[in-house]
Amino acid sequence: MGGTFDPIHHGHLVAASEVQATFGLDEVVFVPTGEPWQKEGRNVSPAEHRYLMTVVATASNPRFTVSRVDIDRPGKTYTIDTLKDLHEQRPDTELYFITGADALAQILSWKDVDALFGLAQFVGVTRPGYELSEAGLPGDRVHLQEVPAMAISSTDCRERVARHEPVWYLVPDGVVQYINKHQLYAAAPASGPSAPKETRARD
Ligand SMILES: Nc1ncnc2c1ncn2[C@@H]1O[C@H](COP(=O)(O)OP(=O)(O)OP(=O)(O)O)[C@@H](O)[C@H]1O
Ligand SMILES: O=C(O)c1ccc[n+]([C@@H]2O[C@H](COP(=O)([O-])O)[C@@H](O)[C@H]2O)c1
Repeated sequence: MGGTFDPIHHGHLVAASEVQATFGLDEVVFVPTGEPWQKEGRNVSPAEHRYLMTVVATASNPRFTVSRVDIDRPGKTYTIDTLKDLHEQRPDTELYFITGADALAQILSWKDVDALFGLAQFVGVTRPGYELSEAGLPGDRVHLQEVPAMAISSTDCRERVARHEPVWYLVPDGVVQYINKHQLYAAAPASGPSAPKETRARD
């Protein structure tokens, strides 16, 4: 499962767990992006923080691992490279790439999209607010799966932290502690009026 994981949250973890169980996967490899080119212009946290939060979040599940292939490869992150690297490391393994409905809807804009489906099967999972569809995609290589609805996004988690609101239970406890320890997201602008919450409360 690839993602920017800024931060990793329970929506990611539930999706991975459900797909692992349904397809009987030996392992789910979480692959934090290096430079997510379709998120250019956004303030993405340093890869090392995103990698470490992913390690913390997945540590207790024996079937979950984290790969550095995307963060160690210089330049923009393309899934075609991710899959080639994972295939090289595990030549006899059948790969399944897990995406949410929003990412699946964008897949035709990804680099070398036609070659992607030869390297892995894709599992698109439901996500609140997005329609899950395999329209225009090769039906024999794309699977759709309903997972428990988790209306959580990394964007909302970052904005909550910036507003000094809790992210407990949206992200694993260790990730809350990691965010606090490293003061992540604290300087991000709050959504809406630019005044911080304390100021707004006095307005
Ligand atoms: N709540 C969720 N339910 C199902 N899939 C999800 C959920 N959140 C993210 N995903 C999927 O996980 C993958 C990685 O997502 P990503 O790290 O970009 O998180 P995000 O919450 O979408 O982040 P952001 O809000 O910063 O865009 C994508 O395929 C995305 O569709
Ligand atoms: O290959 C591409 O061109 C491409 C374009 C956008 C996203 N992706 C991958 O899709 C996954 C989810 O990306 P994101 O940006 O939603 O976190 C992650 O593994 C990205 O590397 C891949």
